[in-house]
Amino acid sequence: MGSRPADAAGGQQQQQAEEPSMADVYGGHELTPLQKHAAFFDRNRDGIIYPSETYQGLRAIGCGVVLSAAGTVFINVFLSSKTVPANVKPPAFKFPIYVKTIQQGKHGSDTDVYDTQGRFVPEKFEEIFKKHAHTRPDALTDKELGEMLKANRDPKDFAGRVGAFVEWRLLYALCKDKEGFLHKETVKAVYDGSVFEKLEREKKEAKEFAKKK
Ligand code: HEM
Ligand SMILES: [Ca+2]
Repeated sequence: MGSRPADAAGGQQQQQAEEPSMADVYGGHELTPLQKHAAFFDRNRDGIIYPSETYQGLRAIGCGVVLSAAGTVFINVFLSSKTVPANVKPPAFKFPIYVKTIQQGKHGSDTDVYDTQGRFVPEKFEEIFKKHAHTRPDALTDKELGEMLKANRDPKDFAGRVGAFVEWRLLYALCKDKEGFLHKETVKAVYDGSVFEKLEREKKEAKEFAKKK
């Protein structure tokens, strides 16, 4: 009947089952920030984002049916061919996006805050606000965002410009505050994907609140 050390240490033997971390799920490797950004949409955590998952993810963060459907087609068609590893031949019309090789989906006319390996580059992140946050140092207005997108345009890069436009305009629509500011901390949270988790939580809470009313 001897008490175990864990009991002696304050009865913490009833540890709650913790959710597995992303690293556990993705083969024991810590994910890069860009992999985390994409992994939010890998709803069943198997490393591949099928269109149904992109759709569910977009709905979960507050996009409507039409926007989510259009966004899914756009995202999966564009990123599937780029991210499928060279040794894999995916079934036709399934449009899988691979989280592991998501950095291959990088496009031009972006901020370069993600480097070519999908890592976060703090200097580039700071540069966004140094260069374009004129009204207040820690946020972007609608107009300032437009100015940034224009400044980032690479020559003759139609696809990259459209990609950057959609990413940033959608982010702005989802996350701007009442006065139309897109905050620096929100933009920071894009780069590790935590912004999506926050939006999903807020959406769930708003639903619960509406039910109770
Ligand atoms: C509502 C949904 C989404 C929003 C608002 C969003 C927003 C953004 C933003 C603002 C960037 C930064 C671009 C830059 O630094 O200029 C970005 C980059 C990126 N996102 Fe998303 N994203 C979304 C969904 C997705 C999904 C579903 C995927 C793929 C599964 C994805 C893959 C990427 C990739 C590959 C980049 C790197 C682009 C580059 O640096 O060239 N995103 N996203
Ligand atoms: Ca999946």
